[in-house]
Amino acid sequence: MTGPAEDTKSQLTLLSSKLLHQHQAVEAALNRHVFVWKEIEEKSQKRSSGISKTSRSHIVQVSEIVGIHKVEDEDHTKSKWDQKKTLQFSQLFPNAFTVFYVKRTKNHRWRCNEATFSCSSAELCEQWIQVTREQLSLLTNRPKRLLVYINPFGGKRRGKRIYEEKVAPVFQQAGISADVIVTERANHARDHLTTEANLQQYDGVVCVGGDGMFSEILHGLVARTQNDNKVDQNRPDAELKPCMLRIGIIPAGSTDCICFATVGTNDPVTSALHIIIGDSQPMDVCSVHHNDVFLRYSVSLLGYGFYGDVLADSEKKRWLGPARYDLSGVKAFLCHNYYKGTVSFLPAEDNLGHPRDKLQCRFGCSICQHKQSSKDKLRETADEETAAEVSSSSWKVICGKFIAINAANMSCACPRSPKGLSPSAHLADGTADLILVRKCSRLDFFRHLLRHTNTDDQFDHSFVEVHRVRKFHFEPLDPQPLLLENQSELPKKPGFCPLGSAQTTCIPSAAHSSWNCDGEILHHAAIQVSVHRQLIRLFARGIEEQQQRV
Ligand SMILES: Nc1ncnc2c1ncn2[C@@H]1O[C@H](COP(=O)(O)OP(=O)(O)OP(=O)(O)O)[C@@H](O)[C@H]1O
Ligand SMILES: CCCCCCCCCCCCC/C=C/[C@@H](O)[C@H](CO)NC(=O)CCCCC
Ligand SMILES: [Ca+2]
Repeated sequence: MTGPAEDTKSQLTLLSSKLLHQHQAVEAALNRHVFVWKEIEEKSQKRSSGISKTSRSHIVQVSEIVGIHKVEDEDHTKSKWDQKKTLQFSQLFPNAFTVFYVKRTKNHRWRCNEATFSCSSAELCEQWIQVTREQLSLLTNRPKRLLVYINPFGGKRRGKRIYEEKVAPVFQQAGISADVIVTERANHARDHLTTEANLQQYDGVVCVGGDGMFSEILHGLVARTQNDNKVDQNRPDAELKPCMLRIGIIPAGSTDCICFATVGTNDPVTSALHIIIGDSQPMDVCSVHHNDVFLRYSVSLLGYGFYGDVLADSEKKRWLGPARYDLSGVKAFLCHNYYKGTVSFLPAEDNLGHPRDKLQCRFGCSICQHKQSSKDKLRETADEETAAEVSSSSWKVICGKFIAINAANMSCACPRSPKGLSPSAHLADGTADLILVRKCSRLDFFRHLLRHTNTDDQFDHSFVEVHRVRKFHFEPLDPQPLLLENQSELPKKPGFCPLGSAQTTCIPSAAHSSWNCDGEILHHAAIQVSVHRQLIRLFARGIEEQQQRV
């Protein structure tokens, strides 16, 4: 908290002068927090009209200034027409500077706005630029040097163009330097991060691609951090070390669920601006083990049954691009498979809310800021047998026939489902929402799915239950044939496993589905999952409640 002396200091005007903006005289001022300009009403004007107009003032938070440049130095990535205009302007007004800043537009989208001011002298112009840059340099959360990985084949294969045309120019305006690697194969980025990259020279890692590409960065960074700290990822009870570098996501994939659920939109320029201003959003990560073998990490969806089947089928249709999920979704829906198994879970404490409480995770979320007590920590580290001794609420066990078992570590909002799989799930509370969809009729399942696209409550069905959990285990009813150790990437299964399917089009295989782990297939049905609170941080801030307009 800042005291009164500090408050006064931060409000001290650093610079104030009469400038010209859009052929209108303005009074501009800068303090540590804001840059303000106000139109000056000329006395003669006031007298002649007889009415006193309210003069408009504009406020820009210093933390949302992207950069400030002398007009003639402005970037050369502008169109020929804009460059010509800039030249003409700088000939007319030689002592002018432009401030680039964040402007909020519709649906959580941000744009880089600009305002040009001309000064009475070259010295004054230099002073404005220098003092503003000094203030920006005090914002230590801003990245200066980034490592960027581009997947040229993600989504609609536009990753490279999106970066070059929409992101690189704004990074340049902000004075950010970036080392860019265009990936040449799957897992290129993951392997480079795990073993090769010299991470000390960077302030963050950026991925240009979809959820799969993000997953590569996540695995590379988390593995690197655990290796450096001698933490064994294979131990399901290991206390993982948080990653120091933040991750930025420039969306260029098919679902872009992680970007959408942490920023509120999947728009490359918005993401670039969140990176530039150095936003920071902590995020939970689920570790997935099969016995004592580490399989994968997940930040969005771990889905068995319906979403596992959709993914397994969609992988064969990659050439279709984002539309593959729609086709495979319809197919999985028609197959209407269910799977037998046992789910056991450690419920989260009551003070962390409930998946149906309608308290959505938003910018500055109080639930995510809640500190875990030592009792809660003890309870979390206890295993199934000893848990009962340390807490009244302990592991719960549910056996049944399930159409879908979904663990949502965050809302999983995406353009297909703007409120997501679990609208009230939190990004950084150390829990996941475990959704169990029991065997039901096709019509009922359709009603449930449909509710993901409208405002109705998708949990308000007798065949659906939802729990907020810290850990869970799944065991399929029929034991799976023994798999070799570390076989997280086995050859693809031939098709769905229609235990209860009436469709002859579904290819019969075993009684198991596979897990959809953030869009990657896991071939072990029996898994153990733990949520690791705030293991990573993104260049994001969560979804803003109200659109503030400048
Ligand atoms: N150069 C490359 N060649 C082939 N595959 C790659 C390459 N670089 C990355 N990949 C892989 O491509 C997969 C899909 O990429 P990405 O996530 O960017 O797009 P997507 O699948 O269309 O989007 P989403 O994951 O949002 O559905 C990732 O799992 C990643 O490992
Ligand atoms: C009658 C209309 C019914 C419409 C129902 C729509 C329900 C949509 C819920 C979407 C949930 C997305 C969860 C995100 C999962 C990502 O980690 C993963 C990787 O990108 N995407 C998929 O597996 C892709 C999964 C795509 C599922 C369709
Ligand atoms: Ca969570």
